Amino acid sequence: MAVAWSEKASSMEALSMSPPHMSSSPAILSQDDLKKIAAYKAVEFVESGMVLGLGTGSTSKHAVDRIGELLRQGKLNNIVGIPTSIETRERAISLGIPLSDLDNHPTLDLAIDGADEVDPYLNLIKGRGGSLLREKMVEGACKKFVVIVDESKLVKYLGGSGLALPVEVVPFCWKFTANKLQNLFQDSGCVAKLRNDRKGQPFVTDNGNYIVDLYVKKDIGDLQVASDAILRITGVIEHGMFLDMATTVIIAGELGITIKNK
Ligand SMILES: O=C(CO)[C@H](O)[C@H](O)COP(=O)(O)O
Repeated sequence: MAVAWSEKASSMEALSMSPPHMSSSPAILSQDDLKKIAAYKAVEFVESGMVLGLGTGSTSKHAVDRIGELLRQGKLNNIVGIPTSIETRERAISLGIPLSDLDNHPTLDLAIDGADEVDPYLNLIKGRGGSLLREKMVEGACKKFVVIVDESKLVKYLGGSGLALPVEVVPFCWKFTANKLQNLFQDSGCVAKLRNDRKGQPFVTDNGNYIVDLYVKKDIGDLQVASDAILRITGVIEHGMFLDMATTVIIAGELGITIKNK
């Protein structure tokens, strides 16, 4: 379903501006504007009393901020947030969003999160922010999982953007695990690289693990087969393919919002 700019008050609220076609000069929307528009649209699905999965990344940050704002304004009540990272937990606390965890709330009503890639079947790659394990645990426990992206995240096949498929691995002998991963996808020209932080040190996840990024030159074939094969490697904790998990994807683009439902 495509939604034109003019019909969507929430999009305008996200940007505090007129729709592009109504202004005298054409508005140029930044990628962050589009992320914000998608996030605000997703928050329209939130109802008082819900247990909510709070995603991680620059797109879901807008959704978390919006939820905080609506709580402050009294337009939402009795929300319980389940954060998918330490960063999101800290932001939610600063916004006054009441928090809990999966131990206390094993079933969530709704989760909202960004993605790095979305394929035509609504399969995702997530985790370039490094939070894939907690994201998969939380988003796998929700009744509805709404993914928010700008249109640059759409790909023909997972891995198709030229960016990586992240895999969380135990630090112990990570090279051994990285080699096994690279060999698994050698037919797709896979190169496995340890992710480093800004200081050039291994990036450490919230769970104390490393991330091996897999770069492929072509499609890795059957995604479920690939997923099972990755998870069978001892030393692998989880990967960033989110297969058949998204129930809705909200895509913000220059021409408006598109909503795809499973
Ligand atoms: O999976 C994620 C973090 O682990 C993010 O949702 C994903 O990387 C998208 O990030 P952004 O919204 O900043 O583009």
